[in-house]
Parts: sequence; C-alpha cells; structure tokens
Amino acid sequence: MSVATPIIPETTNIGYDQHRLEQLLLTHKATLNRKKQSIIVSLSQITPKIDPLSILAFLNCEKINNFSKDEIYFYWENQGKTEAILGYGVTESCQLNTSDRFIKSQNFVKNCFEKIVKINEHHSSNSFPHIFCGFTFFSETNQLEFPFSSAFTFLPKLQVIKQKRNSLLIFNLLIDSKTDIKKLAYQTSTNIKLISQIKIDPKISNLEKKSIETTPKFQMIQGFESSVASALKSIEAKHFQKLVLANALDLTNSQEFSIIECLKNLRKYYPDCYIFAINNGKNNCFVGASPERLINLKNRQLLTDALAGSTSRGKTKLEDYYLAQKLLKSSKERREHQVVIEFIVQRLINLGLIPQISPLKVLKLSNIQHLWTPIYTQLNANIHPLEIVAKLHPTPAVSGFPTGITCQEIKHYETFERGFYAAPLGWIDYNNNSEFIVGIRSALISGNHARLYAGAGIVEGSQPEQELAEIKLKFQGLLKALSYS
Ligand SMILES: C=C(O[C@H]1C=CC=C(C(=O)O)[C@@H]1O)C(=O)O
Repeated sequence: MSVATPIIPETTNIGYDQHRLEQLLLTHKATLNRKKQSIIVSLSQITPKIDPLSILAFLNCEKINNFSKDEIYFYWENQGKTEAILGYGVTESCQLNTSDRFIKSQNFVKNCFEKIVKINEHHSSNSFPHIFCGFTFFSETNQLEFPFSSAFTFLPKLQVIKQKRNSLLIFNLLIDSKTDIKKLAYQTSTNIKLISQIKIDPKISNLEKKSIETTPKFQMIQGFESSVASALKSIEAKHFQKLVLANALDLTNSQEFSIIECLKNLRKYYPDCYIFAINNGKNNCFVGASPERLINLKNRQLLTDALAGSTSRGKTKLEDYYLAQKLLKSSKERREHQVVIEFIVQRLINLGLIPQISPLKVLKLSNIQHLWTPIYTQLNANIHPLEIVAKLHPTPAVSGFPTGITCQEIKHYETFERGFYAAPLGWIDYNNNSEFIVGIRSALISGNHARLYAGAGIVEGSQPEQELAEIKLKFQGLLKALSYS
C-alpha cells in the first residue's frame, strides 16, 4: 500500500488560522436558539492539487485530531471528467432498513442541507457540501451477509474534491450549545494545515507496495447454468420477458486485501468507469468500477443510461470491430437492451418528463463492450434526485422485466445477498446536483475475504453456458484489480 506523508510546501496559503476560525464559529454559535438547536458550519478551503486517494491512504494509516482510523467513508472517481471526491468521517448520518427508505432519506438530505451555514473563501461552483448515499438492491437486507443498512446516507466531516487546477477541502462542523469552540477551532485549523500539505512520497509509495504472493481460495456459487435453464422455461411460458441473474465468487486470501491498492488498480485498468468505495467504518468496504450511470443531474439537466447487451473485446482491431458489429446486429442482445430503454423512458414520463433518446452506441471498456443508449431530459419541476433514483431503481438492466415479478425470481434463484451489487450509489450536493451509478463490477471486501458479484441478462435465445462465460468475463475486472488475473 502506498503511504502519503505530509511534506511542507514552500508557501502555504491557508485562510483559516485558529484565532480567525474561533471568532467565526463563535459568531455562528451565537445564532443558536430554541428553534435552531444545532447548525452545521461548512467551510471550504482551496489547496494545491492533491489526490483524494492519497488523502484516504494517509488517513487510513495516521490518526489525526477529531478522526479515528476506522471512519466511514465514500470514495468516488470519474477520470473522464477528471473528478475525484472523498467523503471521510460522519457529521450527520441516516441509516435505515425500511421500505420507505428513499422518501425518508430524501427528508434527511433536505433537513441536513437546511442546517448548513456555508462559509466560502472563494466562489467555486464545486464548493458545495455533498451527502453520500448507498442503497442496497432490496429494501430488506440480511446484515449478517451484507453489513450495511439498506439506506446508508451521510454528510461527511471532511470532503476532498479534486478540481482541474487545485483541490478543495470542505469541513462540516456540527455546532450546538455544548460545543467547545476553542477546541474545535484548534482541531480544524490544524487539520486544514496537515491535510493541505499531504503529498505522496514516491519512494515510500514504492517501498510500501505490497505484493500478493499467497495462494488464495476461490469459490463460485454453483448451479448458475441450471437457474438460467429454468428461467428460460419461464420466459418461454411468458411469465416474464427478461431476468438478470447474478452470481458471487468468494476469494479468501491469507493476508488483508488493500483497498487503496485495489482502487489504484481500478483507476488504472478502467479509466472509462466510475470508481467507487463505500466503507462502513468496521473494515467492510464495497468497491468497484461501474460503467453504468443511473442519474447525472446538473443544473436540472438529467442524463441516464440504458446499458445492456455484452460481448468481449477483440484481440485485434479487426476482431474488436467484428465483435461490436455482431453485438449491434444480434436480435437477442438488442431485445435485452430495448427492454431497458422502454422502461427508463416510461418511468421518466411517469415523473412528468419528456425523455430524449440518443442514438444507440457501443461502450468499449478494457475487457468488455456493451450496447449503450444515453437518455436525457430537462427537469421542469423541482424533483428531488432521490425521487428519480427511487423511480428508476432497479432498471431491467439489473433485474429484468417486469421488475416486480423478476425481483421475486431473483430472490428465488440467487442464494446470496445482493447488498449494494447492482444498486444505486452516489451523492447529492447542496444545490441538488447529483450523480448515482449502478453498483455493478463490484466486490465486498472484509479483511482477507472478498466477494465478487456479476450478473447477466437472460432473454429468449440466451444460452446457459454463454451466460456463465459472460459472468466469468465480468468477474475478471475485480480479479485483476485484486491482482489475481
Ligand atoms: C448486471 C450486470 O451488467 C448489466 C449491465 C450491462 C450489461 C449487462 C448484460 O449484458 O447482461 C447487464 O444488463 C453486471 O455486470 O453484473
């Protein structure tokens, strides 16, 4: 694992010294009254460009003021947009296991943002506090098998955003009548200085690089092909049109997996995907590299993806082109894809929106290619991002169609807990801009154990052995990131 060490830069330009911060926080504490018993002061600070992953590596090894080494965190990266965000520690959180989880989380997000007093040293459009969210695939989840609540939502203590030219630190400070402002100002100004100065020392990073030279144990859940064969009979009998069946692969290693190494590999191998990690603060981390965007909402422009239908990459340019053409012309793959488009379009219409469908494309990832149709629309009313997420999840790309019946079938055939696999993971900012992906190409890592997840869409014309081959191909992504391929 690489270790980040603080290196004092020649000039530091830190806006908040302890005294100034103390005055500022005291002024805000004075506004508390019976109606407003607590506030969250959100202060942001521009720093030289720092990689949020380096900060995560640093915080994983070093204990700093006001933070423990086992904090809840959320890491998010989209290299295409040169964007990376880390949310570390918890200022406010909401963890639920109820069927009304989306609506309750929406209320939590609204209340939390209402409590925020934003203090800006500068006026960048990115400098908004984010609330990070993970929703499990099903609203009821066996937490012994998947140790996260079915709605896991939090405002972090610290947020680090990588921007094009610099980085931004945001500290969300909860203040109530009992808060010791002097102590908080001291801790925060010290942390700002320390974190702004973190840089990866390449020598240390190479020295500390762990190599996995152990013999892991692999175990894949059996019976996938017979489940596909049985599902195909139900499709023939017209019980449903499409079913997405997943499988799990368990890996046991003799030493702990390094989340940082895994994220570094994911960013290297899958530059076109969203890289993510959600950690529950108890050594359980859900990581992955997903190509599937559920919603991207910016200034009321909504973008979503229909992504379904797959084939491998070719070994030569010509073979790759041939495979892509075959994918585009395959009636089986087109059927699998079309169901997803129709579902998304209908759900957006139900929200009162007018969806526009982009032309069909092929999305090429390093190990696989997919049929891909971006769908976009303009929001006219004030629709909350979580209302859209609740309407779209699960799409037929991860459940099948009709979704009500197929979710029951998934419970019947799959003997493991899906957890965050194929589920909405993302963030909402103070301005209600938001981005959620679908948690595919993912794994749950707990110490020396990793469970990898992958699924495939079954429609008329599917063949059990080909679907199993597709699942194995999809497992390769995380296997490679964990250095097993
Ligand atoms: C359900 C998964 O992928 C979905 C997204 C793209 C292509 C898919 C397919 O071709 O089956 C799936 O619908 C997964 O990777 O676990």
